[in-house]
Amino acid sequence: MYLHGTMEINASGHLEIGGVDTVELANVYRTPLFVYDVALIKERMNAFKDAFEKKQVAYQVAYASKAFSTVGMYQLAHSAGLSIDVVSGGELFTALKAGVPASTIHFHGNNKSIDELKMALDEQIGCIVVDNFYELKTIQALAEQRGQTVPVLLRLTPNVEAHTHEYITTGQEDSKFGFDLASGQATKAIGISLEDEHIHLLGVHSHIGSQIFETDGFVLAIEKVFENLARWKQTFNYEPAVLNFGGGFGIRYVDGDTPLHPSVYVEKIVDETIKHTTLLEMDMPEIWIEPGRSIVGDAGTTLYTIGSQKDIPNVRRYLSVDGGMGDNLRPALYEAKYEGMLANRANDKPEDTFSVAGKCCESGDMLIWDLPLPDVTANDILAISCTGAYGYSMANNYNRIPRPAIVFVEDGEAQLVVKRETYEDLVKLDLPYQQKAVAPFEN
Ligand SMILES: Cc1ncc(COP(=O)(O)O)c(C=O)c1O
Ligand SMILES: N[C@@H](CCCC[NH3+])C(=O)O
Repeated sequence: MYLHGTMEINASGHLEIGGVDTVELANVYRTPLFVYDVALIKERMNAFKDAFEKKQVAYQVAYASKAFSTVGMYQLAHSAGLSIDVVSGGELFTALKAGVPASTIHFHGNNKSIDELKMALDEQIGCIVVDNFYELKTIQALAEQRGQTVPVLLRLTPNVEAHTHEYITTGQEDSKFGFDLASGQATKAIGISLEDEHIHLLGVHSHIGSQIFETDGFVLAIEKVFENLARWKQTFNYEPAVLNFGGGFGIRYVDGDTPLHPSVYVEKIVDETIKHTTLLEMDMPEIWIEPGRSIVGDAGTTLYTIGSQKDIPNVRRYLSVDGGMGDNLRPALYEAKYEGMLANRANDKPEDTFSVAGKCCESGDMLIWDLPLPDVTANDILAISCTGAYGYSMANNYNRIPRPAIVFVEDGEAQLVVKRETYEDLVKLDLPYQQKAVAPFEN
């Protein structure tokens, strides 16, 4: 496993993160356990911000909280000066609960409910990223009823194919997200928004996909956005105050993944924006981005306890852990690849290749297919790295397995930020079935 962030192997031969022995963490908090390297999260947040500061442009870095949404994480992002991107009433509620001011929150989503929109308007949210005509109409009606002006960005579909898994591309024309540029939907939405006194059209938004390792897709998307901005300047005399180019910056999960430093994406996005605004003689807008995975992805490590093993001679050696697709759906959903190591015998040399299975009743519940490890025994602690994004946030209770606890580690100290779910938690919403009295059958 690639050691990164504050990871080290300590004198006891144990994996250490944030100066804390992960074997001790497993003993104290039990497994499965998510461990977050807070220093690495801070480093990433600062890297995005510093890159903008260096370019001396107005900006917002909004943490895309779908990647990992808990009260503690919202507090961490907010205290670092990031805005927050939410995609549901639940994420919005959690951010507010964490003390994040609504004015720094951006609300995304392709099917926001009326209740979610009302909640956002009640809270005077920083901006709503409007996804479609139905939503635009609903916001217009709500804003008029309340005599409120709503700050919005319109989400555009730039028709750019990002080089990533097809389930996590979002910028192509045939997508459920956003107003399509090619067919003129976006132009129509701009016109409607500009005419409505209750809509404050801050600007436009585009997001091309996730886990992207190059800048070409962003360059293309920016080009498309500006082709249209040129027309909207002519037709509507409109210039945006804000351009949001989304998130999607890739991280290293396994060998062969080649992420760029945050500054490379930011510099390219800023340079391209400056180039186009200069050409069009437009005022430089504020640039917003929305990184999720690149802030928390490789800062998260999951600790599991190894249980049963099954050797099929000349075929495969399975080992099973006490978690699986309940706490990490990504291998089953995207064939995502991960690396791992024995946290309690970190210096032992690999002796064989193992396939790491989860404990769900599902053949596809495999976390890693080919992992070189020393000869493992029951109760060894397996660490799987880079599980910080879309792990806990997509966790589920399949097979009624409780979701893990989460600790933040930093400077030699561990802090529990999410408690482990209990069996009682699993049944707390269940209600008993009321058996109806059935009349006896008569001939
Ligand atoms: C609109 C939007 N913004 C931001 C993100 C965050 O993406 P990532 O976690 O890849 O940075 C996503 C997810 O793809 C998204 O859909
Ligand atoms: N959940 C996805 C990414 C979706 C990004 C949000 N639009 C993943 O784990 O990679």
